[in-house]
Amino acid sequence: MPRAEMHTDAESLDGRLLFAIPKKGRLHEKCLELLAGADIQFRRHHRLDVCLVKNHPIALVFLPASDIPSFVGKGNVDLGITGQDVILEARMQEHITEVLKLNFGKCALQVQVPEAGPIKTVEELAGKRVVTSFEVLSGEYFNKIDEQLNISGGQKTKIEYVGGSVEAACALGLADGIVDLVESGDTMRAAGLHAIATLLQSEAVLIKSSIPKHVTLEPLIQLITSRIAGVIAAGKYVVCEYNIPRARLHDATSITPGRRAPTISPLEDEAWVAVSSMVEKNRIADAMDDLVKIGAEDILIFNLDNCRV
Ligand SMILES: Nc1ncnc2c1ncn2[C@@H]1O[C@H](COP(=O)(O)OP(=O)(O)OP(=O)(O)O)[C@@H](O)[C@H]1O
Ligand SMILES: O=P(O)(O)OC[C@H]1O[C@H](OP(=O)(O)OP(=O)(O)O)[C@H](O)[C@@H]1O
Repeated sequence: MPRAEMHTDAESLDGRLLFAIPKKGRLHEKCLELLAGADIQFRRHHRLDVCLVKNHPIALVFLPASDIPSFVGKGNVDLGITGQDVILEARMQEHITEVLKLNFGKCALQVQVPEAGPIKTVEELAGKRVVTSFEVLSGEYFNKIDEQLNISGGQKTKIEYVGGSVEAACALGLADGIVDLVESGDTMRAAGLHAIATLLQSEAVLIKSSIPKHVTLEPLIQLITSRIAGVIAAGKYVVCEYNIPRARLHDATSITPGRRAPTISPLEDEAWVAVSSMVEKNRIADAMDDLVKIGAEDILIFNLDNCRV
C-alpha cells in the first residue's frame, strides 16, 4: 500500500512518521504497553488500521506482524515492531535496520516430529513432507540438507505452507514433520511432538527502513527509540536499597554494582551506610540472598515505571 493510498478518517498523513504495529496476535498487547509507556497517545477508531498520534507527528499503522517487514523494507512505513523470524522469512533483513531488541516475543523456530514416530533426526526427515508457515526459511534449511544427502529432483523434501495450526499437520496425516515456533513447548507437547533441530531464535525488535529518503525523520525516530528503550530497561531492572555495615561495603557493592556505580549515602550511625543500586530483575532474588549473608538489613526492592539509562 503506497503512502498516498493509506487514508484516515481525518487529517492527512503528510509529514508524519508512519509506525507499524502488529494488529493482533502475540505481539499486539505488548506493543500497546510500549506505546503507552513511551507516551505515544492515540485513539484507534473501530476497525480503522491507521490512526493519528495526538502528541507527535506520527501515524500508527496496524498490520499483521508478518507483513510489517516488507512495509518497512520497501519504505512504505518508516518504523515498525515485529519478530526477527518474520523479517528473515520475508527476506527483508538487508532493507531493514534493527534499532532495538524489545525483550519480548522470544521464541525459537524448530523442526518438530511425532515423539512416538520413527523419525529422530532431520536427515531422516529429509525427502519427506514438512508443513510450515515459514516456507522460505524451511525451504532453505531443507535444501541444504537435501544437498548434503545428495537428494534431488522428485525425491527432495516437500515443503507445504499452512497459515496456522501447524502443529495439527502430523496428526492429520498431512506431514511427517513440521517447522513452527516454540516458546514454552506446551503446544508442541500437547500435539505429541518433540523438537529435533532449531533453525533460529527470535524476539520482537524495533526496526526502521534503510531507505535514505527518510533521514529527515531521524530525530523523531531517535526520540521514539530512546523512550521505548527506557520502557524496556524499566522492565528489566529493579532498584535495590539496603543498609550495610561500612566494613562490608566492598562485598556489598560487588553483589550490586549498579549500571555505572551504586549510590552510597551516609547514615547517622557512622558504622553503617545506605546503598541504592539498579539490579537486573532476573538476578534480584540471588542478590538479596547474598546481601543477607554479608549482613545487609532493611533490603527494599522497587519496580520502575520508566527510566532513561
Ligand atoms: N509462542 C510464542 N511465543 C513468543 N513469541 C511468539 C510466539 N508465537 C509467535 N511469536 C512471535 O510473534 C509473532 C507473531 O505471531 P502470531 O502467531 O501472534 O501472529 P499472527 O499470525 O499475526 O497472529 P494469530 O496467530 O493470532 O493469527 C511471530 O512472528 C513471533 O515473532
Ligand atoms: O511453545 P508455546 O508457548 O506453546 O507457543 C507456541 C505456539 O505459539 C504460536 O502460535 P499461536 O499460539 O500464536 O497461534 P497460531 O497457532 O494461531 O499461530 C506457535 O505457532 C505455536 O503454536
